[in-house]
Amino acid sequence: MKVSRQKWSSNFSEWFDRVLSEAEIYDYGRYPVKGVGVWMPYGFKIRQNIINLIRRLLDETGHEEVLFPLLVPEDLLRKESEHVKGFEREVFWVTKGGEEELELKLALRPTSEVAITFMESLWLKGYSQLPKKFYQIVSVFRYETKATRPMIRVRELTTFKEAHTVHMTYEEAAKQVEEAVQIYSKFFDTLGIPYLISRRPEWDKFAGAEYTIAFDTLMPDGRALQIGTAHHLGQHFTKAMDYKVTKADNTSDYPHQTSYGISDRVVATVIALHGDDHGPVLPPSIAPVLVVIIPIPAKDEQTQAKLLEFARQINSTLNSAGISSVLDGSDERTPGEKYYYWEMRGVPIRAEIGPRELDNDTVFLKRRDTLEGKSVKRDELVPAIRETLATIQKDLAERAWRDFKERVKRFEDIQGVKKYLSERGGIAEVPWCGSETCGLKVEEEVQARVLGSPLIPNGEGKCVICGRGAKNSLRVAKTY
Ligand SMILES: Nc1ncnc2c1ncn2[C@@H]1O[C@H](COS(=O)(=O)NC(=O)[C@@H](N)CS)[C@@H](O)[C@H]1O
Ligand SMILES: [Zn+2]
Repeated sequence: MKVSRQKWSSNFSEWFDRVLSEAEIYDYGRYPVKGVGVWMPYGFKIRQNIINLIRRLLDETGHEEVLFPLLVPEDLLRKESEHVKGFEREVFWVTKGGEEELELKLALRPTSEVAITFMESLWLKGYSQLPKKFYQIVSVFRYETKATRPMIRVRELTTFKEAHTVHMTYEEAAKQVEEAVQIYSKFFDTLGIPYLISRRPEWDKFAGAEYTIAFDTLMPDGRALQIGTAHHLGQHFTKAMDYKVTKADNTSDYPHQTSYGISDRVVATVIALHGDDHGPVLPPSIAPVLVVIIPIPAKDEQTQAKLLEFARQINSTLNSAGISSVLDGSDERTPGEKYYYWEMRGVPIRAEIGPRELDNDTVFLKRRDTLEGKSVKRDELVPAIRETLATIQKDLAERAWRDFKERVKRFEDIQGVKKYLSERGGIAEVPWCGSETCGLKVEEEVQARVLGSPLIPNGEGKCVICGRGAKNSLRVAKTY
C-alpha cells in the first residue's frame, strides 16, 4: 500500500478516532453497548503505564489501595440527598437477579463515596486511627445522555482512580485537598499535559461537596476538558450516614472527608495533546516502546545477514539497559511503511540501521517529535538515547505549555470573550464581582461554561456584567 503522509485534518475528533483505530489503541463504537470502548493490547500498555504513574504518586504519599464492590444498594446511595440528586439521572440500576426481581435495587457505582464511608464507619471509630487515605482504580458507570466520545465521555469509565480520605477536622481535610492538587500537578507534569487549576463555581461543584478544585486542559479543537477534580466533602457524607468518631476528650463528632478523581480522559489527552499529522507522539514517561529499530535492506544476502545481526545486537543492548525497544525485522512492509506504522504508534525514537551504519559501526537516530536525525557511534548509543529521550520529554511538555498559555487570554469586556471563544476556542478570563447572577449571566451571554476562579483571587478590573469592582476573575470556555 502506498504510504501517504495524511495531513492532520483540522477536525480533531476525526484525527482522534482515526489514531485510536489505526494505532490499535482502543476499539470504540463497535462493541454493542453505547458509550463503552475496548482497550486493545497497545492501548492497554499505554493505560497501564499511566496507571502505574498515579499509583506510585499515591503510594509514596501514604495512600492505601483498596477494592470496593461494584454494586451500591439504593438506600445507601440515597443517604446523601445532594449526591443522589446530582447522580439521579446518571445511575445504572440492577433490578433483577436471574428470574427474581430484587426488592432492593442495586446501582452500578457512579463513584464510591457512600460505599466507602459506610465501611469506614465500621473500620475507623477512634480519632487515633485518622487520617486515612484510601484509593481504588476501577470501572464506574454513568448514564451519560450528552454525546458520548471515546475515553472523553464514556458510560463505563474503565480507568477511574478515586481517592477517598478521612480527617478529624475541616482544616486537615482542606490540607488534603491541597496535597491532592500537588499530586495531580506532578502527575500531569510527568505526562506533559498543561492545565489550569480553578475552584469550580458554587453552582457547578461535585454533588455533596463543600467545594471542588478542578484541572482543565485544552484539546486541539480549543475546547476545555476537565481532566481531574478534588473535592472537600466536609461532613456531608458522614452526617448523612450518622458516622461519628470518638475524639481524645471522649466526645464524638462527624469526621471530614475529601475525594479526588481522574479517569480515561487522561489517556485521551496524552494521545491528543502531543500529536501531529503523523499520529500521536507519546511522552517517554509512559510510552510502551521507546525505540523502534528498523533495518534498511542491503542489496546482497551476505550484508543483509550481517546487518540483521547488528540490529539484533543493538536491540538486546537497549533492552538490557532497560530501554524498551523493538526490532521491526518483518519483511511484509517496506522501510517507509514501517516508518508510518511506528510513527502512528507515537514511538519517541526510531533507530535506522543500513549498510552505511554497518560500515561505520553507527546507528541513525530519528526523533518522532521534531523528525531531526543524527548518527551515533554504537558504543555511545545508550547514553545518547537516554539523553534524547529526556530532551523529547522536556520539549513535548514545553511545546504543550506554550500552546496552552497563548490560548488563555484575559478580556475586560464580554464581547471580546464572545468573539474569541466562537472563533478560536480557548479559555477566556474576565473580572467578576463574585455574584452568582453575574456568573450565570456570563455563561448565557457567551454560550460557554464557567470553569471557575483562580485559587488566589485576582480582584482587578470591573465585573464584565454589572460593572462593580471585581472580587475575583472567572474563567470561561467551550467545554466537552
Ligand atoms: N463520562 C465520563 N467519561 C470520562 N471521564 C469522566 C466522565 N465523567 C467524569 N469524568 C472524569 O472523572 C473525574 C472525576 O469525576 S468527578 O465526578 O468529577 N468526581 C468524582 O467522581 C469524585 N468522587 C472524585 S473521585 C472528572 O474530573 C472527569 O475528569
Ligand atoms: Zn457582577
